[in-house]
Amino acid sequence: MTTHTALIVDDEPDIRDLLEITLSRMGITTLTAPDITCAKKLLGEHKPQLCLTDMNLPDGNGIELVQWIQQNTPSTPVAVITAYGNMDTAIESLKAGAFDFVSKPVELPRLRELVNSALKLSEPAPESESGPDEPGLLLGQSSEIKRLRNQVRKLARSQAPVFISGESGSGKELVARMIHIQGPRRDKPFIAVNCGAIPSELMESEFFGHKKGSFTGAVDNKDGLFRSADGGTLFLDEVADLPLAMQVKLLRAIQEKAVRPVGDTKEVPVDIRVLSATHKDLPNLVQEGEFRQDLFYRINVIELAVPALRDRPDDINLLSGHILERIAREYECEPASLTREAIERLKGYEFPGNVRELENILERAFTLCDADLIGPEDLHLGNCPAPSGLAPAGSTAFSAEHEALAAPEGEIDLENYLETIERQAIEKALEATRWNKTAAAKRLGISFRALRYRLKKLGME
Ligand SMILES: Nc1ncnc2c1ncn2[C@@H]1O[C@H](COP(=O)(O)OP(=O)(O)OP(=O)(O)O)[C@@H](O)[C@H]1O
Repeated sequence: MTTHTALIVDDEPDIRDLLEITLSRMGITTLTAPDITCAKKLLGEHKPQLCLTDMNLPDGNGIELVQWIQQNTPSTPVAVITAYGNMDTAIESLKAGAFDFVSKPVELPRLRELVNSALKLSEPAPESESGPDEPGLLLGQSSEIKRLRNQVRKLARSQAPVFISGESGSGKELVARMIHIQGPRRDKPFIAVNCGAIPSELMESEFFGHKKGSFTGAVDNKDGLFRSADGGTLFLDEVADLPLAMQVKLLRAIQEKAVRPVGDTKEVPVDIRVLSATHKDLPNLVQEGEFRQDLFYRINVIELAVPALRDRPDDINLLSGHILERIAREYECEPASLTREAIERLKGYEFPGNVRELENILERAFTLCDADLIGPEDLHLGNCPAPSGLAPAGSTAFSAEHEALAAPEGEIDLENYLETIERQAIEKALEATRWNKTAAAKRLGISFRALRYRLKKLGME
């Protein structure tokens, strides 16, 4: 069994003793230093697996030591002990590179959690992520994406809240997942929640859970997202869409590291790392009073910007290759490839919907191209690209055979309505051709692959 060593830096002998006893009981060898000078010496000599430092030391402050460690012994995770309620210092230390903080008076269960997280950081990362620039899920070879991967790897070691900014579909959720799976919480849940998709009246119960019978419809106890993510990471996507009333409650839960389920009188402690994202301009929403400054300050300890796809056109070829391979696996056929002209066309395209739009464009092109080669015309990159799954302008042969359909009166669900028409048209064509798919596709004026794609999408296989 490997023994771990921790360095405790505090000028008060009583606190040093308390921390030493707690850590020793966890099987950890301890070193102690009363000041920064002594701490630096011990760090250099012993390279401990954890450093725990007080803020006020006789020859400087804890943040200086955090900064020194980032420069000189960056493999040692350092946590600071802050005065109770001093959030500013805690945030400053996280920004300086501390992986976590604990406030005074030190609660022992919280200290143990922190120590366990720190020790996990010294365990080797899983094989696939151990290379110096192993792409993992975040593909790309442009300098922008390499820099992002590097930042992700560093931030994975910290417990600091990270705010991920970037355009829609640029990969914010993927970045959040990468931070989680490369960090010490990787064995615990990663829970992503789209804050804009929860009805406001259900929000509190969705986030914090509820007790059975606390309101009509609460037929059972419910944990809620915070408790489901306990020990792991909660990713608040589209955080700008949180109503103001909920922002207050969220801030409280994050600060107190505890939640009170609806209908309960007691608070339940939770240990989660909060990551958040939005494609909206959050600082601007703060200025306009639509997002609380205190919550913004709390979740935006470190900001990570995901570059737009148009700003890294050199990644388009690589990403396209991976996407086409994935699609081919899904449809169990050979992957298609792009002609040189198609790649150039993609490189010059704006991609307002970023990587997600590239996925949609390629999926559509794949189903519509006849050979396994996608040319620029198969991409259908007009000024306004059609969303995935909708037929392009050329595939109206079937409806041309028929009289124009009368649009229904009043409110309709357009998606469902179109799907019904599509299903009926395909069924008719299949019946007319005795379920010969090649003939049915011809009759519908679409490629064989496009028919297969639609059958799969509509669950008609
Ligand atoms: N660098 C990348 N390598 C591989 N796949 C990527 C990359 N970036 C994004 N993707 C893929 O693009 C799609 C959109 O990514 P993701 O959902 O993370 O974007 P987002 O910024 O969170 O979107 P939204 O703003 O809509 O929430 C996903 O399928 C994701 O796997």
